[in-house]
Amino acid sequence: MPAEQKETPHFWAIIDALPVAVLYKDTAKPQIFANKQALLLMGLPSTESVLTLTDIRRIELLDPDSQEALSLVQNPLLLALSGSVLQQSVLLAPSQIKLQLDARLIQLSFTLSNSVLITLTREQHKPGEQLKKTSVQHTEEMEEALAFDKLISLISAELINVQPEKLDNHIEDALSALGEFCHADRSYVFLFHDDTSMMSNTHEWVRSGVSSHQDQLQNVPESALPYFWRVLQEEYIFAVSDVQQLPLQAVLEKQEFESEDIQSVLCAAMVSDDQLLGFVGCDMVARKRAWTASDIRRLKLVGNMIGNTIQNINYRLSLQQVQQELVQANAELQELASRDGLTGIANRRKFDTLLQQELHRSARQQQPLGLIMIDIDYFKRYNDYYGHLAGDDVLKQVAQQLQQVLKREGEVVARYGGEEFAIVVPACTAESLHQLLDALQDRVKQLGIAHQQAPNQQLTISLGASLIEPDKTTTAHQLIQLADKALYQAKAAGRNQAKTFPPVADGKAQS
Ligand SMILES: Nc1nc2c(ncn2[C@@H]2O[C@H](COP(=O)(O)OP(=O)(O)OP(=O)(O)O)[C@@H](O)[C@H]2O)c(=O)[nH]1
Repeated sequence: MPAEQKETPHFWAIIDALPVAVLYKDTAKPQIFANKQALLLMGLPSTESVLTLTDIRRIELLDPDSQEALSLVQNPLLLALSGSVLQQSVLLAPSQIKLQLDARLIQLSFTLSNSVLITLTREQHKPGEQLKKTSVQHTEEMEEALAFDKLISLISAELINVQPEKLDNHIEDALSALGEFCHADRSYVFLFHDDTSMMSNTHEWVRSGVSSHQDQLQNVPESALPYFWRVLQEEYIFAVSDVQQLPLQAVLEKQEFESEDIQSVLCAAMVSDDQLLGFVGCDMVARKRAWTASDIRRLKLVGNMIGNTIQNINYRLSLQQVQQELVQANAELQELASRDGLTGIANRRKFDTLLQQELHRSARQQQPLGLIMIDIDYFKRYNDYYGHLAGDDVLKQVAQQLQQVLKREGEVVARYGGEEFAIVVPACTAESLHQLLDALQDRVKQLGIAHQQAPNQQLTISLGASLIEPDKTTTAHQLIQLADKALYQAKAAGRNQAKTFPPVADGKAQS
């Protein structure tokens, strides 16, 4: 336990010196204090005056009548520490000492919350004697606590994988359970925003007949409720059983609570991963309420549940965003990887994939598929004469012109390698193939790029095309070989012309 939590209350010396065994707990704090007599009675080390619930659970208690061990839900020490007011006889198992246990809730003027005070007085135990148990309140409270726990565990099970759009409904369910079980008039959630300097009332449940102030409680700055803000951030709990008893420095809070007709208020911070997300709270309007340890436990439970769910959704949303960014980055990368660096048109890798896809599609749909291979004439000479950079520029210009000629869907030009380009022409006919070949050749001619080292002193291209009706057995390699053969023929026939292989009639001349 951290050092600050071990600090004993300032009145502890008095309790410690009492001749009777006493356990003390502030309902808003986890630690339980045991005075010397209590430690002695329970057989605990005299140095460990600060106990935890686990220490208390380890103390074996028996029913003095039946001598049977008391289960956790019957354990009067645990019931008392969670706020039940009771008187009961118990038997300490190891020492067989019979005790009269008397638990009370007290409101000390210097604390905001209630305190539990348990006294343990030794009784004479005569074996076989029928002892009268005078337990009060706890059965009803236990049933209520169990019902609440059941409901909250149901809601929290649903919250584990809740979709963001369903979150509001679940939070409202949890708030109405909280309001009903704590007998409150309002229960609500506030979330912090703008670096925790503002808060807004995001969810609310109100008992019928009680007015809502949710609209006015949006974007409330820290400066509007400074005392509240400080207590919540330091103690994670703000418990006021009577607003009129608020300290002087809480003047703004008192005004605000009075304007909302609040008589008692209880708020618990929602913390997730050490981050203060907001708080969950309950108001009493019609009457005051001395908040019990059970109220605080319920509120903390609901606060933790909602806080963790909100954080979980935030994480999920940011994960989704990262995933989307990754998908986008991946798509951009793929796009980049499929482009030729110099000309910006599709590269050889992309061309291979496209040709394969078109081949399958054409075979499936029994459509003819065309492939055109294009090679710049005397390009070595161009490079040698004008320089490599000028050659690069020509490659870019030619690529652009070729691309502009293509209009039909699915027609794609790629840089096949060096000064060679390839065009896939889906659903191609003899007529459309020849039209395309003419248009491509003309377009490059129209560029009017001078080439002093070419026979006609102009930059020209040679084109070779194949047109086939592929079947399942046709390969990309076969189609390329045919178009390459046509290109070879165009070169051999003097360049600056188009050939098809096998020959495709164009209605004018045949190769
Ligand atoms: N500037 C430049 N030149 C390239 C690039 N890639 C290949 N080349 C050149 O293209 C030329 C191709 O020459 P060849 O295969 O002999 O063909 P050609 O000179 O065009 O002759 P024919 O095709 O028979 O008309 C070579 O000089 C390569 O260096 C490139 O990215 N930029």
